[in-house]
Amino acid sequence: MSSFTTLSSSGSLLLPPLNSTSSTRANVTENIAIEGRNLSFSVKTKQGRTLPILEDCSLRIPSGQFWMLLGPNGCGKSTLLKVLAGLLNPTNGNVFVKRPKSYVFQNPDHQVVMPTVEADVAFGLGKYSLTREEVKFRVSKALDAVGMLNYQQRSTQTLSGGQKQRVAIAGALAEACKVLLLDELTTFLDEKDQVGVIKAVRSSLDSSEEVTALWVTHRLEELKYADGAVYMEDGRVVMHGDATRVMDFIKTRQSSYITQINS
Ligand SMILES: Nc1ncnc2c1ncn2[C@@H]1O[C@H](COP(=O)(O)OP(=O)(O)OP(=O)(O)O)[C@@H](O)[C@H]1O
Repeated sequence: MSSFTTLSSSGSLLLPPLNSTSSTRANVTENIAIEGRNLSFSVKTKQGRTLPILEDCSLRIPSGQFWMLLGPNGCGKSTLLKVLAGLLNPTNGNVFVKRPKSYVFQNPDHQVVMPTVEADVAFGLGKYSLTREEVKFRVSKALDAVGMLNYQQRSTQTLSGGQKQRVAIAGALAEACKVLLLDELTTFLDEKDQVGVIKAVRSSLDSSEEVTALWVTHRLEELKYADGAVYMEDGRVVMHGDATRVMDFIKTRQSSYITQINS
């Protein structure tokens, strides 16, 4: 697995500069599913002040990998994900995300809207001219990937939170989305469901090299399921690359805070 981080003189981990010649750029983006370059995002307060939320965030995620976006509460994870999803326009910087892409909401009730599981997963396919058989095939395959094949006829109202999230992910897979942007899906789930949903994403990626997922979380223990990670603090990407290295980095950071507090 590739790692993109280098150590700066200040000790922080930075992205290497990207070559801007068009031929090299084409090679770089070939296997990159998600890329943000120098992204900033700010809002205007009621007093007319500019409030920066993201500052100069850069990240690159290779195709076919499962990455996590971590950081303390309020550091800007959801905002960065929404910028990558195209739901928010960056104030500065550039975004490249392979298409089709899908943003899966934190609260599955915002996304799972149809009466049955089968109808919900098929919902997004309405815009393509597919035969009934093709729709059935895609729905079954997507539900199988998230471990919900036996729930096709179930009423969505009777599903648990974790099952609804899997149905929402299946909807994106059925549309052959190349990129899944998943916003803190485990927030409303118990521990068993949390791991179930993570494993469902993992196995859906493993069954197709084409799908890339970026998963927002603040749970460090979820990193063991990831190929890579992006760590943010105060609206900035502090580090990104191999998941084990990011985990070690965060642990060192946390223990140095604890030492400071105790000294
Ligand atoms: N529209 C907005 N107006 C004002 N402040 C905002 C707006 N959107 C986000 N913020 C602020 O920007 C910061 C980052 O918010 P964001 O939701 O992206 O953080 P997060 O890392 O996802 O947080 P959490 O882990 O708590 O969900 C927070 O301080 C939030 O209050």
